[in-house]
Amino acid sequence: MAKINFGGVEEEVVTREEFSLDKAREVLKNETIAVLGYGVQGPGQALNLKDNGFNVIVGQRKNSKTWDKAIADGWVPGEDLFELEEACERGTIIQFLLSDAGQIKLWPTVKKHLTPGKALYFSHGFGVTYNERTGIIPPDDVDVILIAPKGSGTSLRRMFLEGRGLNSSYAIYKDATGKAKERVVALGIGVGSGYLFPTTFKKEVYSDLTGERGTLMGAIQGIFAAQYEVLRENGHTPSEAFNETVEELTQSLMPLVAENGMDWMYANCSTTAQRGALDWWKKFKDATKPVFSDLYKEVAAGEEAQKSIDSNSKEDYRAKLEEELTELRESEMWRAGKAVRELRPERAK
Ligand SMILES: NC(=O)C1=CN([C@@H]2O[C@H](COP(=O)(O)OP(=O)(O)OC[C@H]3O[C@@H](n4cnc5c(N)ncnc54)[C@H](O)[C@@H]3O)[C@@H](O)[C@H]2O)C=CC1
Ligand SMILES: CC(=O)[C@](C)(O)C(=O)O
Ligand SMILES: [Mg+2]
Ligand SMILES: [Mg+2]
Repeated sequence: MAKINFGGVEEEVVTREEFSLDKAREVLKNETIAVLGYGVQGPGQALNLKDNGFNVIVGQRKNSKTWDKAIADGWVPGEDLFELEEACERGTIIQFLLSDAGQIKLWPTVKKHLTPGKALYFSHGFGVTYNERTGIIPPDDVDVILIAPKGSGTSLRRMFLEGRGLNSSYAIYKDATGKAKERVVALGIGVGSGYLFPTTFKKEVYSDLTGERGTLMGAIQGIFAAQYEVLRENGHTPSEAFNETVEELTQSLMPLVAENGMDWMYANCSTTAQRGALDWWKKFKDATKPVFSDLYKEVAAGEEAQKSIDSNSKEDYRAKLEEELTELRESEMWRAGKAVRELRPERAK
């Protein structure tokens, strides 16, 4: 493991240089990796593993949209695409990539096929950390490991195809075989990560749930909506409000942050913008920090996990979700966004 200094704190990171793809193939050469679920992470991880030369099969419910999607992606029924239970039986490493709520329902079936020496793999610390709520308590004689890509399965696949890589965190909950470490690292490299950051199941799920509810998804939409509304209430047009709230951020400024940090993005804006941003960011921090503290507390108490289990276990959860996503899509801000996106010069036919 390489020791890397992150802002003054030394951390260990596994790099692709020390653990090559060839080594990963060697470690897993006798394993059958069964990827259960073909939603968002399933396709990304399964296709990357296959293209990287691993023995991988997909387990998915027959007669479902995602079964058809798997076939369209080149998986062949009876060859490397099976019903969930058959995949559990065939796999020596079971990648449990059903939705976190779906995992609860399938757990009795998966558990039945976790014979000694197999490995149970998650991409989220959810099921195991909140096991009082999920009932997911793995047997003692299997490895329990985690690779959590730091991004959407869609990006994992896209970046792999572009010859890039999405980094992941990894964790070992149970090393039953003495080989959990090499198994998990080999899988991390196999699914397309370049670097692997060590964590625990609990730290992974607490930070992940905070991040997606916070700056990555929840907080950002909240801040966008607040600014957009204030601009509209003061007579600005939808296009102007959207451009100054979202479009300029995603098209011009965030790519600069991604490339070289916030100070560099600031340095590439006007001195007028810099003066204002440097004065105002602390006010926004003070206003939102209490909300983030509440959020973390609710995550740590398991309340957020319970809410997601309850709502995502309902029969009609997809329809309900679609309703809420439609409400976002049909808000004035995001309808304005659609029109603004169409006007990106590179999109002109
Ligand atoms: N979406 C993402 O990009 C990320 C997901 N993760 C984690 O990866 C895991 C998989 O997540 P996603 O790919 O988002 O899942 P998803 O919500 O796309 O669902 C995956 C599959 O589960 C199946 N499924 C759901 N309920 C089921 C049930 N009761 N019985 C049988 N199949 C059922 C669906 O048909 C689908 O094929 C989760 O632990 C998630 O937290 C981690 C990082 C990012
Ligand atoms: C993409 C990702 O890592 C998230 C936002 O945590 C998730 O989809 O759960
Ligand atoms: Mg995440
Ligand atoms: Mg998440």
